[in-house]
Amino acid sequence: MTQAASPDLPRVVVVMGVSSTGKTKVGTRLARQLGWRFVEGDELHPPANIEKMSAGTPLTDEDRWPWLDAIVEHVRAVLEEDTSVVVTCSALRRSYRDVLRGADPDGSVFFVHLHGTFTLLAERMDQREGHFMPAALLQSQFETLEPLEPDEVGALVDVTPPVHVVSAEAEREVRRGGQQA
Ligand SMILES: Nc1ncnc2c1ncn2[C@@H]1O[C@H](COP(=O)(O)OP(=O)(O)OP(=O)(O)O)[C@@H](O)[C@H]1O
Ligand SMILES: O=C(O)[C@H](O)[C@@H](O)[C@H](O)[C@H](O)CO
Repeated sequence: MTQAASPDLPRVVVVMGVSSTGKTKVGTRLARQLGWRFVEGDELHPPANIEKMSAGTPLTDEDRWPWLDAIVEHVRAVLEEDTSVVVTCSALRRSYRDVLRGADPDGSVFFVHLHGTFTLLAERMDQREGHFMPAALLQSQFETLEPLEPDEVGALVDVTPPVHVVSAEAEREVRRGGQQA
């Protein structure tokens, strides 16, 4: 059951971070906690992007623009149903987040940046089964990552603890309004 948008909260939360930080796990849980709709950003990749990543080649900006546009379009359609949205997207660069901020016409987009060490995430990637993303791409994900800048509304959340602790922390940050620096 999804709830109507609340005037005190953002309408869109983007759960971002490099591969294997738990965007899907934490995002689904966070959406449930808030009673919002969940959108899996990976499902909106053009098939060519999935093929490329599966073959071990990092995506380029040109690969990512149509994907980001598809996410924006999808989220906007969901918002029209008068519900708020938690969406997953690596959102590695500032310029990608500038596109994603367009998902809410009122500009109310909050970023939860999940972060963990390379060693921890490589271990989680190795243990994960049935996912298209090879562990070899983790290095390029870290190289591409541009953390949230002070003027971006959002919060950094450590993914070392168990998922339920991470999602509780994410919810606290969303309700608190994040850094809003
Ligand atoms: N806080 C956590 N503690 C322990 N394991 C976790 C945690 N978060 C995620 N995992 C595990 O790490 C793996 C990656 O999680 P998940 O698929 O949610 O990440 P993701 O960021 O969505 O990945 P990708 O971007 O590659 O799709 C999964 O096997 C998941 O069970
Ligand atoms: O921006 C990117 O390089 C990619 O989109 C990846 O981050 C994947 O979407 C995802 O995280 C798969 O594991």
